[in-house]
Amino acid sequence: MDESELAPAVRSILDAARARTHDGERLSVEPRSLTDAFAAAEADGRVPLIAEVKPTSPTTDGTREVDPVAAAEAMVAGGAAALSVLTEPAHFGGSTETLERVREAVDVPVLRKDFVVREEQLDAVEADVVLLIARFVDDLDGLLAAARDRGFQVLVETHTRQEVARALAAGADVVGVNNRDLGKLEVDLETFESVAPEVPDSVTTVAESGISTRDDVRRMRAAGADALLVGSAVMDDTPDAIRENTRDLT
Ligand SMILES: O=P(O)(O)OC[C@@H](O)[C@@H](O)c1c[nH]c2ccccc12
Repeated sequence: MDESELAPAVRSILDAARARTHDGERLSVEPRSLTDAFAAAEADGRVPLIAEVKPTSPTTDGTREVDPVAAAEAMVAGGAAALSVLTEPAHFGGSTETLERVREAVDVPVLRKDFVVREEQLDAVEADVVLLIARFVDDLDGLLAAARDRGFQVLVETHTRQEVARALAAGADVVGVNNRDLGKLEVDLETFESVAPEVPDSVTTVAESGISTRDDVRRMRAAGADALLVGSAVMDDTPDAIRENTRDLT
């Protein structure tokens, strides 16, 4: 990995992630199926959406004060097929406790959004899906296998064609393409359009970041997205607003 090209905020996130240790028991999870949840949404005429409980981020001003569980329930009420919960504490206002509370409160699959770089970090909290960011994981095969051994489904996040090739070689069956460049922190929806054609039809593709309007949704779907991951555009200050934002995009 060429780390010289990372934005300072990302550099700091990665340093914190590497320093985080966990010495709990090895988990064994019984996951709610992500692909079944996407299929159920499609069958119901909704765009499969992973809505993200995202209190703040390095590219957002301020922190949303809405209760994360109320936010999560509003996303499901608005038609989200699955949820994503940030568990990164230092830069995104996330926590493993929040994820536990959200997963207890809803029936849909819940993705753990964090910067997992070592096997033991997988045991910090139960979730249905874990994110592995190709750019930050050197031994993708090993960490993917370790996650699956625990029962997790895995969303492998990519940003370039080379990373898609690595994800596929490692056996990923759900591949995300992040429209946000972690070097500059800029979003360009063209990223998904140029990278997604590398992913075979048998693999589920998720368009991530920067999707904020129905036109963006249509654009990502036209480019082959099986599902979308949306945070900022659904987050709001009240559960009612979050429900309506979610409904609008699904
Ligand atoms: O708020 P947005 O632009 O809708 O983005 C959501 C999600 O894609 C973004 O939060 C994200 C994508 N990959 C990540 C990795 C870690 C933390 C966060 C992310």
